[in-house]
Amino acid sequence: HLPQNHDNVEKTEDEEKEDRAAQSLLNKLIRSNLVDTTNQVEVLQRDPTSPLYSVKSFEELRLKPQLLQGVYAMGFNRPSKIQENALPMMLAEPPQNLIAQSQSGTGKTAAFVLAMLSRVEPGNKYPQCLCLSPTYELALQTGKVIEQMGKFYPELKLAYAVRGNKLERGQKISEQIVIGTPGTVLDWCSKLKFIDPKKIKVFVLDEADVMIATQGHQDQSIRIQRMLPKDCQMLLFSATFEDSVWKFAQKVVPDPNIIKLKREEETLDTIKQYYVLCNNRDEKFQALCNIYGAITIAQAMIFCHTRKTAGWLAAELSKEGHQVALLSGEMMVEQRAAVIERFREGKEKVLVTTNVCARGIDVEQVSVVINFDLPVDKDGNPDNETYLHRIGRTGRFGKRGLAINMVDSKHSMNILNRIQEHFNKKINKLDTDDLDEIEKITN
Ligand SMILES: Nc1ncnc2c1ncn2[C@@H]1O[C@H](COP(=O)(O)OP(=O)(O)OP(=O)(O)O)[C@@H](O)[C@H]1O
Repeated sequence: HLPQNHDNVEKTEDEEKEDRAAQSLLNKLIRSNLVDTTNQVEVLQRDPTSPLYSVKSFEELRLKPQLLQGVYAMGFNRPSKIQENALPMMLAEPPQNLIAQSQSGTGKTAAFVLAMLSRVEPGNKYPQCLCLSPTYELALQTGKVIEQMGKFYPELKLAYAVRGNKLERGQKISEQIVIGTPGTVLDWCSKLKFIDPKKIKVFVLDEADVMIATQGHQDQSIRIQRMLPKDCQMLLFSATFEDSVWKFAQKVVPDPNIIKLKREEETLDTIKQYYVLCNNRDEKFQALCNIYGAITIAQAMIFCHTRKTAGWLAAELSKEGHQVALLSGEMMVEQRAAVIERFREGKEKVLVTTNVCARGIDVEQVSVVINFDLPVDKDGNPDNETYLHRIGRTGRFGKRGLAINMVDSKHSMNILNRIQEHFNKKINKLDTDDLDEIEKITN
């Protein structure tokens, strides 16, 4: 039979890059609280002989009262893991530079917003803090945090340096904080002279890993940085730290302190893994129905290789009376966030999604994950990382989970075998025609 992946055409590099920004935005939109971690923060101080400060409360930071009020109004009780170390460093006198890396949801944005707000002098009507974001949408998200945290500073204003935000020539910006994308910020600082870069006290480069994925952003960011005064505080944040990010970070942030927080390791130890042998898509669907008929599944996520399969499966499951949510690539990020939110709230019991759409998304794991198609990379090799991220659990929240893989050809059996070998974990065969056997898997 024909592989059903004709709508999974290879993505252009630009699309891949847009994806990264979209994934990052999606994670922000669906995140309502901190990611918990048991890992230790690694700190590398510029001056290893200076004492290392860490705070357990926001009071210890001696913030301006309006700012402390802003922090509490956001519902923060104490600094997050990364904030414990990052905040005293960022608020120290004289200002110190910082490069910080930790996964999405660990409190980076809140940390640098706090740093900007504590250095800004709202009485001075010119830009003093400059923050670069990879896209307009991401800039808006950061802007919202600034507005929330700074809400007890009535005179504090925010300007967005993004495409389409046209000012009159010769105008000067009076807003104290500017947040924007590199191209527009560069224009505003140089050609158009809306901003005097020499007056910037804090420079933030957010989402460095997403940033450098876009052509031109790296150069533009460096050119902006070169215009800033020597004593300007430079801060760079990234969710990941591959070599390219690190090289870029060192160009943008001289003499940095460095803070890293490792991602919580995921494991397959508490997961029961099965595979079901089928001959085609219809048999996979039948197997799925049999499983649903035999055991009670509170909520499941089902992953398909293509949009077409995902759409088809969602429709078939609906016909069977399931409440199904569909997450698909053509949806806008905001729509996707809304779908995930509804699923989280339990309004739908099954979430069908494509591999691509779900990649990199930190959805709190549900107890049953079904790989209707196994995850493969664009060369057709097993995508072990995705497999692990999808069904793995972090030790801390080690609830037991169930993963069922649908296998429908020699090729996919081969992929499955390679996944087993990679993790050195056996995936048991499940006969879905045998209801007793299915029932046993929940014991
Ligand atoms: N100290 C804190 N206490 C409680 N909640 C916090 C604290 N710091 C941040 N948060 C909340 O946790 C969530 C994640 O924080 P934040 O956005 O700063 O993380 P991040 O590392 O920048 O992740 P992302 O890049 O996805 O935005 C947000 O909803 C934020 O309001």
